[in-house]
Amino acid sequence: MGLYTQSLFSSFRSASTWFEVYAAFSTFMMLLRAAINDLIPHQFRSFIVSKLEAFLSKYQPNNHVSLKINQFWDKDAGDRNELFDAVQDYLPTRITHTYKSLKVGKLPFQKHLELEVDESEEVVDQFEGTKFTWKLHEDSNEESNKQKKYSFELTFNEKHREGVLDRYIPHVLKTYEAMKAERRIINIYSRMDGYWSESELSHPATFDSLALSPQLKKDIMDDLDRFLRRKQLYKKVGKPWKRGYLLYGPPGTGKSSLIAAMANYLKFDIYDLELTSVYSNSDLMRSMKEASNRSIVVIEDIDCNQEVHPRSTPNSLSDDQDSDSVNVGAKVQSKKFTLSGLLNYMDGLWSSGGEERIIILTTNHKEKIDPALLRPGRMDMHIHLSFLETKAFRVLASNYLGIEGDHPLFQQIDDLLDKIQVTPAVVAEQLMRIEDPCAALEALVTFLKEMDKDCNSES
Ligand SMILES: Nc1ncnc2c1ncn2[C@@H]1O[C@H](COP(=O)(O)OP(=O)(O)OP(=O)(O)O)[C@@H](O)[C@H]1O
Repeated sequence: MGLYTQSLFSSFRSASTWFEVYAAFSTFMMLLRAAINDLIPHQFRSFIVSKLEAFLSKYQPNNHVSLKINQFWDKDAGDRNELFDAVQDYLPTRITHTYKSLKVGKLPFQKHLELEVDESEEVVDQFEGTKFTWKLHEDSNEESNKQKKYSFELTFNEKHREGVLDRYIPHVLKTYEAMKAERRIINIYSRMDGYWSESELSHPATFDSLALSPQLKKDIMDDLDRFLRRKQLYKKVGKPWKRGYLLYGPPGTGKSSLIAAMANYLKFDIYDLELTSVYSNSDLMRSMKEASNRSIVVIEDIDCNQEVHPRSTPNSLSDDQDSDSVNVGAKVQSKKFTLSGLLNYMDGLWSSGGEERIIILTTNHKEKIDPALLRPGRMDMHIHLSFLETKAFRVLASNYLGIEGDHPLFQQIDDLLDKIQVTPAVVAEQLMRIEDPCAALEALVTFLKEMDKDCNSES
């Protein structure tokens, strides 16, 4: 009995000793962790962990597989591998602050810094919780005078084999396409001597910078979005995938600015077609056919062309009257372009080859245009751009003077805008004159009051 009690007592004692040892060890570990956290910087700790991981991975079974993405698909034919280009653009977006070596530059036509993965750098990407490691290699080239060729090596755990081709690579390609669309340069083409001549669209207008009623802006943007989404519907109902907009209103109300905003929003090129430069229906057809998909064909001031006047007006030509003559400089040229030619184009008879086309006609005088041109289906949306309204004025105040929110002079300006008709162009011009926001608004009030007085004295 005595022996039993003694052994029980000693086993209790040994349990409590173990407990004490455990408690002491835990406390020591906590103190050590706190000391490490305090004394060793985070980056140094990550470095040690990564080195340790790399060291241990050598002794783990090698279950990693890799894909090689060459710059050129076929070494000799020289076909460029688009996937290589996609990876090259995609990877810099995945570089974190842990990089050790990066290629950085600023190209003349770009606003931002250009980053490129360097050969010595390994980029680790995470997608759907999986780790993908990328490395750039220079492929050995026996003939040293030939251009250098590169490849990317993608390494991942073999259990993700399927996901790589089904989801990860498509994700890289999709991101690349979106980046390309984002930085796409928009061109404007004008017709010269029977050819389209190209230049970069530098008009900075966007829907944000347009002084239009918020509802009108929303309606236009919704309509554009709907148009882009509906490829299948257009196909199903047998209509060419096109949309026509008529922009009408007094000069200086933002018709050209709206066209630029639409092009910048959709990333579509603009084809600016001067009807005076078109001499026949076949020339019109050729011009339109040469315009690329995803483009906006613009015919400005459509009312200035005799062909599109209502057929009841004395000077107009009927659409079956096929010829006329126009003065071009000193030369008189035979003109065979007709209204029916334009209508045929609008109806998509000639242009059914092109897709995602937008046609915009602008006019300062809607009433002067032949109704045939305005029929639904030809011009899907008629957009009236009018004199400046109070809500639209806020956009100009923000753009030109940096005034966000309210200002004590706004009420006075709103009252004046309700009474008089002034275009956004005229007000924008006034706001440009003075830098100080308060002084600029005061000058605008004086200007609008003058206009109001003139209107009253005239009436
Ligand atoms: N709605 C607007 N929003 C912002 N700025 C505008 C607007 N309307 C006009 N402007 C300003 O006035 C200038 C002239 O406008 P724009 O050329 O777009 O007018 P328009 O209606 O096309 O004129 P026109 O019929 O004479 O060609 C623009 O560069 C822009 O600075």
